[in-house]
Amino acid sequence: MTAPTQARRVPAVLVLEDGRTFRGRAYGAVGETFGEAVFSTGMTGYQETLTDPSYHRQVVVMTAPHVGNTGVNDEDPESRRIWVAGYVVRDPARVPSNWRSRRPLDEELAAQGVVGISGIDTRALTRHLRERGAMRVGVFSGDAVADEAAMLAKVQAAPQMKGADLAAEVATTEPYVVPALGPDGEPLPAGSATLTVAAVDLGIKGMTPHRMAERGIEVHILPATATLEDVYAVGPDGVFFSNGPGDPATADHPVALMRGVLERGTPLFGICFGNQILGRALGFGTYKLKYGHRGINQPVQDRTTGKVEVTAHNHGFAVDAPLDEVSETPFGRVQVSHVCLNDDVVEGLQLLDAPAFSVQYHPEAAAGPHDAAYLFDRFVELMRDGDQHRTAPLEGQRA
Ligand SMILES: NC(=O)CC[C@H](N)C(=O)O
Repeated sequence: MTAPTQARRVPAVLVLEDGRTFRGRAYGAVGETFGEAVFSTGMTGYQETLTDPSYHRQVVVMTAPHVGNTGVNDEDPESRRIWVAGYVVRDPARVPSNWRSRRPLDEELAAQGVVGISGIDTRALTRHLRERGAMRVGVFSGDAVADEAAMLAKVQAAPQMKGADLAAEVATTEPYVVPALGPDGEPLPAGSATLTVAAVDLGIKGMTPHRMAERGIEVHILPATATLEDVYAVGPDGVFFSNGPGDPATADHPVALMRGVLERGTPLFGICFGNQILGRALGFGTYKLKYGHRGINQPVQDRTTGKVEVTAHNHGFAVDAPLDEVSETPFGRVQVSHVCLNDDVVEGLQLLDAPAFSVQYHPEAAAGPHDAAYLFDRFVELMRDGDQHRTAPLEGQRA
């Protein structure tokens, strides 16, 4: 392994599938990697980004110009490892400085075999992706650097994100329990919590069950392959579908599982991939956004209260549902409860005749502002009401 500090002197090349190339220096591991090039506008929270399983098979470009300033700590990871397929930064920190820092970021990337590139014009690259859309990319450094045609051919042979079925590659294979937390923040004994949630892991971030646990919920995390019997064996007051990587159009098993939950009328909450699965379960389509939403500064309106919140996002696909009408579905009426104010993308769905809702963004806020934490309280309210819960349609919606 090339030492991270030496890697910074090794030439590296980033090659986009449309042939545009950027030359810089290696950052993290030296070698080659492929994925979908996407950009994140988060100014903070790079550890949470790197370890978010939804970034599996994506090469993440940071628009923040300085990355690595606070090093790597042992508290902020959202899962057991780094998932990004590659990492693109402009100006890496020379000396990390933070009281929680344990090691430099490039050392961690190298230790986990994550190939990166630094010293490139990330602003130009981001503008290119914004104009042309997210696309496949390769990062090559050291001996992997070849002539441009050969590198481009490899990039064009890499798999696409559209059509990728990835949840099972990142989710747990064994069920486990996240205990509820008492008022003092200490874990409660198993079985003593007032509410139990079965959470289907499609690539869940660690902060999500934590947000439920701190509201007194015992969370049973189940593999992506869980059956309806597995879900109900937990005795759940509510069922949760997590975030996750890949194209929601491939998520046939979670969609069928969710339909089973909707048929039983159990309170249901979904985040991100979970929102796309609710969309599909209700009969809507999903589609790929041109370049997606990634970062912690996206404005979303909760149309049920009119309030605007600043939110964390990481999605490349979206639900195709009408904004201005209540839609009839096999599971009752549904409305779009949340919308992104930048581009009118559907950011939330709410059933009117059943206790079920979901959002396309990240109320667990890791990283990100905590504006949307109320959604976990809404889930608790739904579970307290049980299957009696009903919601009024938004004013002015066509019925
Ligand atoms: N964070 C997520 O759950 C992402 C969902 C889906 N993979 C998308 O890109 O839209």
